[in-house]
Amino acid sequence: MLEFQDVKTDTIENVRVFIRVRPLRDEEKTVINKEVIQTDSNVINLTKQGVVKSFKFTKIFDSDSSQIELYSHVAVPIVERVLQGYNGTVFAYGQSGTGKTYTMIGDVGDADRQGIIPNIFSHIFAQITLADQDNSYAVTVTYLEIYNEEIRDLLSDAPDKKLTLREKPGLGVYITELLGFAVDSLEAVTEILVKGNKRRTTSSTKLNDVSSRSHAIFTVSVETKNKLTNKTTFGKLNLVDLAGSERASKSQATGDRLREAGKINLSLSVLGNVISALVDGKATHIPYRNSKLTRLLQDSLGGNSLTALIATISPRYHDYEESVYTLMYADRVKHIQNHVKLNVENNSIIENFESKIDELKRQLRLLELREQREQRRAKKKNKSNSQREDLDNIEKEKSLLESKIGMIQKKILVGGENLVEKAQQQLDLLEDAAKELRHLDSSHVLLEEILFYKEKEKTIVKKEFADLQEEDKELDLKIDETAKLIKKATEILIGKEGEYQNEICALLQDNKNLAKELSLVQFVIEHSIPGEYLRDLLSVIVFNDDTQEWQIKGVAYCGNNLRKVKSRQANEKVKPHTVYFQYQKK
Ligand SMILES: Nc1ncnc2c1ncn2[C@@H]1O[C@H](COP(=O)(O)OP(=O)(O)OP(=O)(O)O)[C@@H](O)[C@H]1O
Repeated sequence: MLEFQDVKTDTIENVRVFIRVRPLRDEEKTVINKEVIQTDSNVINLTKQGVVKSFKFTKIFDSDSSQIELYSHVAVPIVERVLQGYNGTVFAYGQSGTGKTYTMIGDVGDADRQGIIPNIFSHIFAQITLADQDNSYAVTVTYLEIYNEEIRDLLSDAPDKKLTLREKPGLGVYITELLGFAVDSLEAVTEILVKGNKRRTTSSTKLNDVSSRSHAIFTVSVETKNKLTNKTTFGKLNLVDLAGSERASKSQATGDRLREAGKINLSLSVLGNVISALVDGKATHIPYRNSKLTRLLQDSLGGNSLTALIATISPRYHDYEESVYTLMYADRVKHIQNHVKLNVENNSIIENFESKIDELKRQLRLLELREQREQRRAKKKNKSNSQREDLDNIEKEKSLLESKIGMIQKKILVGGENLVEKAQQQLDLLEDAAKELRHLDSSHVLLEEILFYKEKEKTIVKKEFADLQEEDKELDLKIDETAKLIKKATEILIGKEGEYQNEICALLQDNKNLAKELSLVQFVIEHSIPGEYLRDLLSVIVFNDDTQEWQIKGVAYCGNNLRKVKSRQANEKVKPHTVYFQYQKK
């Protein structure tokens, strides 16, 4: 048994997005093609004129990737869960001619080149072969296309009939008269697939010789019933090959082809609007009802389904713009979250088959009783012609009933039954791929862990850097303010210095004048007062601190005192005795 991830209970899961780059076609190899795409395991870079656009997805498949490698990574985890009773969806989206149909269907019957849908049956039948005998399975398929907003059943004998889409509370969206086929072998599936593919609407365009002009939805339902627990689960897997987007300038379409391309682009943009609304946290309404495709795939986008998108791109320089557009579209899808729940079946196909078998067996027993009675009667008498005819008819009815019972019994697949001699080879390939995947997964887990811690470190360093930057900013501001203050102070200082300089000059000048006056007074005294008179005079001269003037002792009424009084009472008449008494007190 293949070992993949454990069964999980109800979970929220993001849509996983994968990119596949198709190889250059032979005719394209003759044209010089500048390298625009560089890939590693989950990063893709597109470079044009030195500008690099970088995108990260779950995984990138380069042009050397094999169908089985892609199947192992994209489909195996989903198919395993579908077998356990969950819903799944795989979409292929991309520019016309980039390999959507090759990826989803490929060359049916060629083990290396067949795509996801044929590989799914090898996988499912191999798992049933390996399962316990207590499990019974019913695998049914439907195949439809949506062309110009009309639904057609690709497996019906009247494929042109337009089918109607209905919705019932509790049942959801469904299509009236869509045929479901129970399949029990790889041959039966291959036949169905080839028949449906032939009926798909295709035409030859500049971008693709066999271009699908419709959206195709192949649905596989797997019901599992365990006889011991009596538990029935039901998993449904939608495989969607979307019509290719194209620009009229590239496809050079005209007339009907141009109108057709317009409708394809329109329905892809409705799908784009649903995606945008789902990833825009604020949207209150998801426009599922705007197209049949989005109504049918409501569960696959934002609902109960494990979903993967494979976006296909061309490696040509010439297709650079379309490739960037596809990657941007895919980049939005990876943010969609689905709510995945286990389906518990209440309208069991297996039980339906079983009760039909019981009914047919009852009819068979009644026929056998009738046959015995007729034979007894015939023994008593010779057989009449009409008796012979009756017995022949009973025999025919019996074998019809037996073959009906056999046919229905074949539809119930029992665990351990060898359904897959041919699938064995495919299973071996899957086993190898699974081993590789497990190995890659463990290295991946380790790398993720390292990445997680590195990211954590980065966040801390980033925060520290931001704090330092903030501090740096604050310091810069302070430095600026201080520089301004210093500049202002320097200007004031220079101004003051000038002022002081002027004052010093004035004082020096005053000093000089006073020294000159003093030397004049000394000169006058020396030449007009004899030395002994001068000494006598000096002995009676005193300095009055109050008036800050020199005075001669004993002279009560002389020039100095008079001047002082005058200066105090400029308008008063001088009274000599007051001055005298004042002087005496001192
Ligand atoms: N990965 C691949 N390996 C080999 N051949 C490929 C690959 N991808 C595409 N091709 C080839 O390229 C051609 C176009 O591919 P395909 O028809 O699958 O494109 P498409 O995207 O479905 O186009 P459209 O939207 O027009 O239907 C086919 O001949 C197909 O075999």
